[in-house]
Parts: sequence; structure tokens; C-alpha cells
Amino acid sequence: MRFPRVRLPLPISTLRQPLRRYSAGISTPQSTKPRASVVGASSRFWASVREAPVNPDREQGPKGLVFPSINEKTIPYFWLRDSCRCSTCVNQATRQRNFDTFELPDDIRPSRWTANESGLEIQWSHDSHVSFYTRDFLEPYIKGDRPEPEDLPLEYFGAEGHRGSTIEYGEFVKNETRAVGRLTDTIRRKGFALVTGVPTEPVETTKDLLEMIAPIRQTHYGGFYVFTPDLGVADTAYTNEALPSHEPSGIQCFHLLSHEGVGGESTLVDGFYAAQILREESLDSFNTLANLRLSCHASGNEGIAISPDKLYPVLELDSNQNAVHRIRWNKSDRAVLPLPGNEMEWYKAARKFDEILRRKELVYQFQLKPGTVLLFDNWRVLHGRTEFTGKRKICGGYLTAHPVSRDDFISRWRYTNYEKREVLKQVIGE
Ligand SMILES: C[N+](C)(C)CCCC[C@H](N)C(=O)O
Ligand SMILES: O=C(O)CCC(=O)C(=O)O
Ligand SMILES: [Fe+2]
Repeated sequence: MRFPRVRLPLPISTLRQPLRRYSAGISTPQSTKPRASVVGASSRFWASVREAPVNPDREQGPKGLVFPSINEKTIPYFWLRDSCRCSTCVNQATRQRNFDTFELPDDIRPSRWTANESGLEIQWSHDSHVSFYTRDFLEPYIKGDRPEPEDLPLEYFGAEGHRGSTIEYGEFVKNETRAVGRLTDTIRRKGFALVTGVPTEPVETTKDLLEMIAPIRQTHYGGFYVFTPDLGVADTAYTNEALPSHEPSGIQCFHLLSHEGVGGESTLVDGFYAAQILREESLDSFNTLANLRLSCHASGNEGIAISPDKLYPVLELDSNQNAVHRIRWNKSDRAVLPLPGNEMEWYKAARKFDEILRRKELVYQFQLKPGTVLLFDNWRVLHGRTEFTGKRKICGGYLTAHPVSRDDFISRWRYTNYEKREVLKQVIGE
């Protein structure tokens, strides 16, 4: 099993120590000229590290260290001091910063520094504090590689689904940590995972399985939900009608407990794959769906008026405006489209995307069976189901794997401050 490697600047020590707050910010008079040396630096990284030249226009000393090995990049002294991760500066039990950055003198400087193969040591002139930095810690920042989330290679799926996305329930009983590791990694890389051999009774077994991964999110559908086609909640999910590909939020889970009837096959579509196809076949459409921002809602139930915290495009891109980060697609729950001027382009682009989402080679359609729990990443995978007859019972939940949403709170605020008519006008735009 491969895990994304997350490197910490310094090993987390188990040593507990009392919180020492704001200890580093106390100023003492500064000496002017630091003693500096680069000793025995055979690697390119440390070679010729030097102080940034004095700016002749200002009567100030050097502001940092220059790393000739990485594009002559200057690392400000202030950043170095602020990023000290020693056991005085960082509480080892909580990993929280122990001092107030803004109590540090802004012209902070070393009284001496040394760079060699083991790292960079700086003694600060205002309080004699000594900081130490390894190459492993500094290099990704100097290169501008951090902070970036782990870069996982994604495996797209089509009509065949995935191989190796199934985990036997017994694995969770044998070694929970290992099984949860495999499950979450599978969801991240492949978009969904299946757990087989899960008892349908008591339903708490499914609940416990979900809670091994993350707390189940409380929503207006409940926490851990069990649903049947009885309109118990006013949403098409609680009927026997077909649900075309759509997504709401977070990591979602279904366990079909029973079905006396026919139909009700599940459909999964890899939205990231579909978006890539859209990008290749029509860059204009891709850009339109990545730019026009719109809203959606869940407001069928008395006193509930959920809509997102701001307007989002269907295709939300990552911060480099490159990869698709999240897809928001629900043809039923979409609010009235705004009229920004290019709305007809949006309809054209959305029609194209919808056509891709319905392509046979993209839709993984299968029958959920009692005993098999399906978990999927709603930010990437669109799910649906075909229509069915008879009584069908599913349990599951949303996991708080993504930032906790304020939706329910805002919904409550709406209904306790405005008339229903105004609330619906707000969330649906009608
Ligand atoms: C709570 N439960 C998952 C049963 C239904 C949630 C329905 C939310 C959304 N309209 C959708 O169709 O996905
Ligand atoms: O009934 C199903 O299989 C899926 C229902 C659904 O999409 C949902 O509850 O979010
Ligand atoms: Fe759904």
C-alpha cells in the first residue's frame, strides 16, 4: 500500500511541555554585524549562501539570506524566525506556535549564522534565541513547492468501473487502520470504493464502518440516514423515480439493505474524466462551465433553505486554474440561472457536458446488493440510480471529510429572520 508522503519540518516529539506564550518577542538591543559562515558545504544547496546585499537607498542591513543554488532566492530573516519549529517556539503537544509573530521586531537579524551539511543555524540578535533549519525543511519553500496538497495520480474509470476498488469487511475487523488506509486511499485515487461482506443487520454495523473513517455529518436528512421511497424527506431521492447523475457534498455512502422489486441500479460517472473529455472536445465549453457561477438549493422541507455560501461554477478549478478540483452538477437542484450575458453559451456548454456524462462508455452501472457498501467522492464522482418498483431501503451518510459546512446554520438563520417567500426567492432565485 502506498501512502502520500507528508513530511513534517521536525519530528513530532512526544515530550510535553507547558505553553510558553510570546516568549520570543521580547526585544533586546541588536548587535549590528552578524558573524557568518558557510562551513564544509559540499552540496550545491548550501554552497555560497550569503547575506542579501544591503539596500543602499535605505539605511538598513541585509534582510535575509540568499540561496544561489535556487535562483538566487532571498529568504527573509523575518520568515526564518517566524518559521522556527524548535520546541520552545512550537508547543510539542499541540504543534501550535508558542509566540506572537507580530511581537518580533520587523528588522530582526542574526548575531551569527552557520550553514553546513547538517543545516542552517541562526542565533538571533534581539533575544539570543537559536533556530535550526534542515535542508529538507527549507528547500520546498525556497523552490515555491509548498504549501501544495499531496499530488495523487488519479485513475479515471468508465463503464467497467475499477479493478481493485473492493475491500472485504473482514479486513476492517482484522486491522482497522490498515483497512481504512486502503479504503480512503482508494476513494482518493479512484473516486469510489466498495466494501463487501458487511452485515445488513444491525444497521449500526454500517454506521460504525463509516465512523471508522470520519464523523458522520449531521444534515437536515439526519446523521446516519435510512431512506425508503416514502417522501419521508421532500427530495426525489426518497421516491422511486430515476435520478440522473448528480452530486451533493462530501464523501457519501450507500448500503442497500433490502429491495422487494425491480430496477434501482446505481450509476457512477467519473466527473473528472468527463471534464477532461469536455476540455479536449470543446475548450470553450470547458471554460464556460469553469467561469459562469450559479447557485443550487435544497429547500423542499419545511424550514429548510440550503444554498451554497457563494456562487460556484460547475467546474471549480484548483488554485493554478489547471486541474478540476470539484464538480457541482445537479440538474434538478440547480437554481434559476443568472443572466450574465453569456447564459446561452452556458446552456450550450452544459448540454455538451450532459451529453458526455450520459455516454455509455462513461457510465458505470451496477446493482447494489445487501452486504456491499458503496463509498464515493462527491466532489469528483457523479451518482444516480435508475427508476425502480417496490420498497427499497438504503442506509448511509455523508462524512465530514471536507470542510464543515455552514449550510445548516445559514438555513436556520434564514428561516428565523425572513418570511418563507423571501427565503425561497433567495435560495432558488424564483
Ligand atoms: C439523504 N439522502 C442521501 C438520502 C438524500 C439526499 C438528496 C440530496 C440531493 N438532492 C441528491 O439527490 O443527492
Ligand atoms: O437511491 C439511490 O440509489 C441513490 C439516491 C441518491 O442519490 C441519494 O440519496 O443521494
Ligand atoms: Fe444523491
